[in-house]
Amino acid sequence: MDGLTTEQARLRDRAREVAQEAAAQAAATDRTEQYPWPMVRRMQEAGLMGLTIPREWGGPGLSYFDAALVIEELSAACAVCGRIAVESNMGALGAVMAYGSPEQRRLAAGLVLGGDKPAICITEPEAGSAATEMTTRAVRRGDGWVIDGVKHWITGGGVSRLHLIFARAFEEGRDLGIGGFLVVREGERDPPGLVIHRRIPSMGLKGMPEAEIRFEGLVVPDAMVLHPPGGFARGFGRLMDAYNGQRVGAATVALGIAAGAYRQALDYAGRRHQFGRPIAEFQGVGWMLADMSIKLEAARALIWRAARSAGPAGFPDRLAAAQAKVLAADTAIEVTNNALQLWGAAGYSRENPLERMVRDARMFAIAGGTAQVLRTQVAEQVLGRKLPQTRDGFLRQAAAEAGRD
Ligand SMILES: CC(C)(COP(=O)(O)OP(=O)(O)OC[C@H]1O[C@@H](n2cnc3c(N)ncnc32)[C@H](O)[C@@H]1OP(=O)(O)O)[C@@H](O)C(=O)NCCC(=O)NCCSC(=O)CCS(=O)O
Ligand SMILES: Cc1cc2nc3c(=O)[nH]c(=O)nc-3n(C[C@H](O)[C@H](O)[C@H](O)COP(=O)(O)OP(=O)(O)OC[C@H]3O[C@@H](n4cnc5c(N)ncnc54)[C@H](O)[C@@H]3O)c2cc1C
Repeated sequence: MDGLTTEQARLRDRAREVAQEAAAQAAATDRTEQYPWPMVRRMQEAGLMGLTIPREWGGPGLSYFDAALVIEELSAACAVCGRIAVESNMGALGAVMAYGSPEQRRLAAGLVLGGDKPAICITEPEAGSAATEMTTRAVRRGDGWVIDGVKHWITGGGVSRLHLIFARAFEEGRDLGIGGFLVVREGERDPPGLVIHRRIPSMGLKGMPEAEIRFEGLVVPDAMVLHPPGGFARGFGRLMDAYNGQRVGAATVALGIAAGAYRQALDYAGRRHQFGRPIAEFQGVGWMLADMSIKLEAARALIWRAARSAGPAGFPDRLAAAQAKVLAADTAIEVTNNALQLWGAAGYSRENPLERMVRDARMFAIAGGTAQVLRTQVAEQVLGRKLPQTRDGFLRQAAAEAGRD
């Protein structure tokens, strides 16, 4: 019924095996707030890092859909492991594989297959949803670029080696547009000019560091600049094409957490007795479980559609990715909360996994494009018109439309 090929079913089984080990350490990862290096090694051994890396560069050349199957299984057990699987298959890695030189692809493939989860550096303190308002600058100097600026909420800051930095490029004072610049931390050593300034304490997914990173005269040679079609002038859009892959990945982590919480709720409803009966016999409980199952299937269907929309060398469709992420993020919040509700006080206890799942699920309506911003993106696509969010942009468009009447 799920339409998987034999290879895909095997891949999912392999991910399920690793997920059992991931489940065993998820509470400790949350409690200690330590990046789960032993799980990274396990995922690496099982061939779950760099699934989307083409064979030419040493990977198995699998699809975004295949990666999504793995991400859901890992996330149901340990959401931090799921996020590692996202960034070792999508996002920055996808951008390098699509737009990088052979040397850049070889470098990224080697790092990821060696256990690295690349970091993508877009958000700034004053440019969150309004990402194109970023002020991090890459200024042309000699055969390279000098980057100055601040990024925050950078997932993996302090553990990731490969960094894809979005910055506005300037040459002789001219604003060329937004580009992607690659920088590598060697082991624990930060290159001069890249400062992991601080770790940002977060509500959930605590084994994954979120960091503020400062660039202070960071030198990036030309050989480490990505070259999407259309150059810097179209750079942001093309980098976002790649980022649509990560939106599908983030949606899949949300789905996985929700699916894990649902399984916990189903199990508990069968074994918890009140009024002399399993609580599963109460209609109020049954309907909650029914709604959870319906929403999970709907979110999974949108995610699979979005993941499958990527052609062999392409990225998931922008509309499908945004639709899937909006539904999966909302579903994760609702399903994890209702699963906790069905566990009663036991769900609220830190001795059981549901309170962690509720906290872990919360980020997906914020990161990777908020629920509101993505709804606007969906509206733009279904209406077939730009919906400028700045006052100036809106007024310019209104004036242009009035002029046409
Ligand atoms: C896109 C926004 C930042 C809104 O900014 P603007 O109004 O200035 O931009 P637009 O004119 O809408 O777009 C500029 C340019 O980019 C193209 N574009 C935009 N989005 C996409 C997309 N999803 N896919 C493909 N192309 C895209 C757009 O067509 C324009 O192209 P042209 O110039 O016409 O060629 C804002 O809507 C937005 O997306 N904000 C969210 C920012 C975000 O997602 N940040 C994520 C940071 S990383 C992260 O959170 C990781 C978390 S995780 O673990 O995954
Ligand atoms: C756990 C986590 C991991 C992250 N990882 C990364 C990462 O690896 N790399 C990276 O670059 N960034 C990362 N981010 C940052 C993330 O992408 C931003 O938080 C997100 O884009 C929103 O920006 P903001 O937090 O500044 O919120 P703001 O943009 O300030 O938004 C505040 C509120 O206003 C609403 N809002 C803003 N604009 C509009 C609008 N036009 N219409 C309607 N509502 C609007 C938003 O929906 C939100 O509710 C991460 C964030 C989190 C929480």
